[in-house]
Amino acid sequence: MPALPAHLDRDVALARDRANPLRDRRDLFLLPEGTVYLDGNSLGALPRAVPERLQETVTAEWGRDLISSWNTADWINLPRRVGARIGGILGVSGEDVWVSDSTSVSLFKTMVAACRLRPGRRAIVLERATFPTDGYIAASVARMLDLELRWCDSADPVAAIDEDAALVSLTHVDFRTGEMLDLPGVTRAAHDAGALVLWDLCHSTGAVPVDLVGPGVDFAVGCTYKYLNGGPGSPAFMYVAPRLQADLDQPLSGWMGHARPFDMELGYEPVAGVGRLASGTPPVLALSALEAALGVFEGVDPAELRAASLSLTDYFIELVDVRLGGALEVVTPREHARRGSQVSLRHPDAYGIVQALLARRVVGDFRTPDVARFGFAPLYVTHADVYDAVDHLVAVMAEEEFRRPEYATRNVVT
Ligand SMILES: Cc1ncc(COP(=O)(O)O)c(C=O)c1O
Ligand SMILES: Nc1c(O)cccc1C(=O)C[C@H](N)C(=O)O
Repeated sequence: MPALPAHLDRDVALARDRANPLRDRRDLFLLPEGTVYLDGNSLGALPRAVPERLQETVTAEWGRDLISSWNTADWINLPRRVGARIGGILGVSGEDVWVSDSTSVSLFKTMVAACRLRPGRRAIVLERATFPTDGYIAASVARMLDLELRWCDSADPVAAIDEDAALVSLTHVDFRTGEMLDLPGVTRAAHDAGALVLWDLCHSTGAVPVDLVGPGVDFAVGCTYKYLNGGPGSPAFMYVAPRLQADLDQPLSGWMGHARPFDMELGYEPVAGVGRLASGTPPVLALSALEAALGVFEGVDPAELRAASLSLTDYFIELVDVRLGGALEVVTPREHARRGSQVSLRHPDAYGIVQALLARRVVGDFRTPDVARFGFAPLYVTHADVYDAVDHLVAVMAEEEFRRPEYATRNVVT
């Protein structure tokens, strides 16, 4: 095997980790010793502060103080409080963010609200390669509001936008390939045609800083269990530009979005601001865990976060190129401006490769039909992790470990 170029050495990786201004953040997480975790783009790691906070919420707030905690622990304002913290990470006012439901439900609420702001227009534009739930929800919204679902190509979404488009709903970073779309450019084109935009930021927030205010983004939704580390099933966030909030008419107008929920009035009068996106009782345990988890972002400079992410993905791509010589195709764009915080490798035996890596305690994931996906959460993944992951990948390929018979049957969740 040819010698590894000196700049790709493990010692150089360690030196880069020591020079990373965010190096101390990894200690804020509870990561299992000896595991290289490259799946934070599916489920973020556990922040140290979460178990203690959950213990407190369950035993003291729920167990001891019981129903008083809606007031004494301010449970009622958790969706707003957590929204304000996420607003800080997104670079928007905390008043414009609400956190209450799953990503899918949040997409439904914002898609319907957006289309109702553009009456008379006939189409929802979204890309063919979208995460399935975005497509399923948009199809239901289209049926409900009697609109057309117009599929576009992520290589040129603008081509599908015209004066008939009510809403352009796109994913900023593609879950399969890690490709990042031109958010300001597409937003401008949509606005020029009089349409509104909704960006799904699931694979961006917490790893890829996004400017929502400059381009005037109308709506954004993103999950909190990936790079925001809120835990399995933690609720998603919804962002609505302030200029649209007063006219916002969302479809699940429950009592928690009422101006005076405890007056128990017959008629619905939405509260001012994003609070009207609320429907029912907020998921208090999940929101408490998420609130504690977000502490790891306190004081993080978005530019440093992006630099750390790009340095990790650059290093991974270069090692794969040099050490695996094209055995796996790098499908993620190499240009920084078109790359999120994951790298996807294509191979016909991608499922077996991911399983064989898992057996070596390198955690990535598989996306059908042939993608092995690796996420680089910049607050806890190191260059040394990257070096070790590729070292294991080289061994898996050399020994053809992916051919083991037990990998012929896929797990339910991949
Ligand atoms: C782009 C994108 N949208 C939506 C979702 C999921 O939605 P939900 O949180 O409702 O499962 C995911 C991942 O699960 C995703 O990657
Ligand atoms: N939300 C997930 C789940 O409930 C189980 C397993 C995986 C997920 C994911 O988040 C998948 C992820 N959005 C993806 O990009 O594929």
